Amino acid sequence: MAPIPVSPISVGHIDDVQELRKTKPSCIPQRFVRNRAERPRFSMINPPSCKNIPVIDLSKLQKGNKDEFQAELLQLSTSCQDWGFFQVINHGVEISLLESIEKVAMDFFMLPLEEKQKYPMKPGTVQGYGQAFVFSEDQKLDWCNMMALGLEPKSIRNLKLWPTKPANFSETVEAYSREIRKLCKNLLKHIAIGLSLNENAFEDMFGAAVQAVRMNYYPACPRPDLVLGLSPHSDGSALTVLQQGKGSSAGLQIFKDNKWISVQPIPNALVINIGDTIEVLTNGKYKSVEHRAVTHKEKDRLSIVTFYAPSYDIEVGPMPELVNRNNPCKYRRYNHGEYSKHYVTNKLQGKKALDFAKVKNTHSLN
Ligand SMILES: O=C(O)CCC(=O)C(=O)O
Ligand SMILES: [Fe+2]
Repeated sequence: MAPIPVSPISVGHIDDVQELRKTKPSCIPQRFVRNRAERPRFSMINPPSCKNIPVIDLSKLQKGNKDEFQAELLQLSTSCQDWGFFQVINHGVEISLLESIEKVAMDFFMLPLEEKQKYPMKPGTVQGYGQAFVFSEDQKLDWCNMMALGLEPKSIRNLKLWPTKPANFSETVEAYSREIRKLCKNLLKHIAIGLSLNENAFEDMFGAAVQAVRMNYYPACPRPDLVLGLSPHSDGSALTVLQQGKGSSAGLQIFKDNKWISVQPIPNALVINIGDTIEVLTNGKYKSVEHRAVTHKEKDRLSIVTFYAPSYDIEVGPMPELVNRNNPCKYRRYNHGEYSKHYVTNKLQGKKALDFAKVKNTHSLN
C-alpha cells in the first residue's frame, strides 16, 4: 500500500480573519493576542520630530537634466543607506493599472470563503490563500488573510493556485507584474549607478529573476493594540514593491533607530524596500529593514506586495567592489534557492532569517 503522505507540520486551527471579523467578536481569540512586548504601542508611533520615509521622483532619474539626475541619485543612495525604505513617485506604472490590480485583489478577498479556499496555502508553503509562515500550534497568528502567487520564471508558477474568479484576475496580475518588473529593473539600475557599479551589475547577476506577488488583506480589528497585522520581518527579496489600497488606513511600520515609524501613504506612490539579498550583495552597505503591519479599529486595509529576487540557481555573496579592509566580508556565499527555502520554512522573526548568511566571529557584524 502506498504510504499516506503526512504533513510534518501541525499548525492547529487557523481562523479566517475576515470570517472572524464578521462575527464581531467581543474579545480577540488568544491565538491572535500578542505577548506584551510585541504589542503595537500606538502612543509611541511617529513623534512630531520623525519624518516620513524619503520620496524618490523616478522621472528625474529618467528625464531630468544632469543636476536633477545627480540630486535624485544621491537621494536614492541616501534613502537606501539610511532608511532601506522609500516611496517612489512618477514610477511609470499606469495609474489605471494600479487601480485594476487593487480592484481584482479586493474582489478576490470579497469572494465567499468556500471560493477562496479552493486555493489553500499549505502549511510551510507561500502560495495560495490563507496564513503563511505558521509552523506550530502555539504560534501567534497575524490579523491578516493572504493570497500569494509565484509568477516568474514560469517554472515556479502553480496555476492550480491561480483563482479563476474574479473575472480578469490572472490577466491583471500578469500585466501588473510585467510593469513592476520593469520598475524593479529600473530601480536596480540606478541603485547600481549610485554604488559606482556597472549599471547592469544586478541585472546581469540575477539571471531569470524570480517574482512573486502577495496580496494582504487586514480586516479592521476591535483591539488593534493587542494584535499585529503582519509580524515583524525583513523581506528575503532583493527589492520589494508595495502598493497600498486607496483610502486604506496607514498600517505599514518600519523599525528605525529603535522606534516603529508609521509609513504615511502618498496617493499613487509605491513603497520600495531593500530586501536581504541586496543587503548581502552590498556587504551590508544597504540593509534590509525590519517592518510589520498593524491594524485599524474601523478600517480594513489592502496591500499588494511584489518580491523581486535573483534566479534560484544563482550564487549570492558580497560584491567584491564593496568588500575592503574597512568593510570586511560580512556574509558568506550561498545559493539563492537555498536561502529562499530557508526563508519560507521559518516563522517571520525580525531579521533572524539573515543569520543564515552572516559570517560568524567578525567584529564588524551588526
Ligand atoms: O502590508 C504591509 O504594509 C506590509 C506587507 C509586507 O511587509 C509583506 O507582505 O512582506
Ligand atoms: Fe515585508
